[in-house]
Amino acid sequence: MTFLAIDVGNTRLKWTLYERPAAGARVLAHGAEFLEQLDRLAEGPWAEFAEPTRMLGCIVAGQAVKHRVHEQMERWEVEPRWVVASDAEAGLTNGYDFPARLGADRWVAMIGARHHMLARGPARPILLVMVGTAVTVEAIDASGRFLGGLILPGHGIMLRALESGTAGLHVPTGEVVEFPTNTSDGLTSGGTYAIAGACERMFRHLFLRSGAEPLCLMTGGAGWKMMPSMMRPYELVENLIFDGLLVIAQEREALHGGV
Ligand SMILES: Nc1ncnc2c1ncn2[C@@H]1O[C@H](COP(=O)(O)OP(=O)(O)O)[C@@H](O)[C@H]1O
Ligand SMILES: CC(C)(COP(=O)(O)O)[C@@H](O)C(=O)NCCC(=O)O
Ligand SMILES: [K+]
Repeated sequence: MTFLAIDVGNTRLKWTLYERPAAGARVLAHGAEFLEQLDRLAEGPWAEFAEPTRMLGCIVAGQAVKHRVHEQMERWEVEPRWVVASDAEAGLTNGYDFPARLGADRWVAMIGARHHMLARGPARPILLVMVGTAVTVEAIDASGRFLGGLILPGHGIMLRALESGTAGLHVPTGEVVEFPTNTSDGLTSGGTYAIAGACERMFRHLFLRSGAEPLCLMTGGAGWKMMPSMMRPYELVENLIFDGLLVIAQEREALHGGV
């Protein structure tokens, strides 16, 4: 029983085909496409394997993109299924004012993060930083309750906002340095330290609230760029969204024989 997991963000569609819908399942194939190029999936990489038995995904990219993804799956019988954040699922409870309005990618990544932690040791609070098009900084307590999270612009959006709102900030990408002495380095360092500073702030909020030292995890396509500039040790876990989708699929399969 193969399982296709899909994560559609605001920049790229990422997909992984697993041998079965269960945590730790073997990867059979995987890939990523920028949203502009997703229309070549069906005749490209997805033509190279047999129809998956199950599919589950998360999408935050909007209806038009979702429709295009469905078009790529049309030649298959398998029903496209998309996670919606709820009050509780797979060991996580949702503290959002309106739980379904929480980004599905954030919800799924938090489920992946909690299972990642519990597979390695006792329950602790988790600070989860996800660096994609936007950056989110999530706080989860030791019982698995999502307390709340920050939303910040990612590197690309910060740079484009500064470029379009000023006359003098059209420069190439710079380096992250402590004391920038040119415009490029000033912009690159400013964006990076804005994100690192917000993470540190949330770390303190969570530590104070929970009384225990949070485990710091980082994920998302641009996570590797942030790692060297963080103010404390973080573990970079590339596949938290896919780990979360596997956990959800496994639970749903056990509960009602489908995702
Ligand atoms: N090889 C890469 N291709 C594209 N974007 C990359 C790559 N490596 C890092 N990035 C960065 O990662 C971000 C996209 O990350 P991703 O997790 O795919 O975002 P989203 O989930 O919002 O689509 C881009 O803003 C880009 O700066
Ligand atoms: C915060 C996000 C834009 C992040 O998107 P991404 O960077 O992964 O493309 C997305 O999770 C979203 O649209 N969330 C809905 C609003 C919310 O979570 O409150
Ligand atoms: K994402």
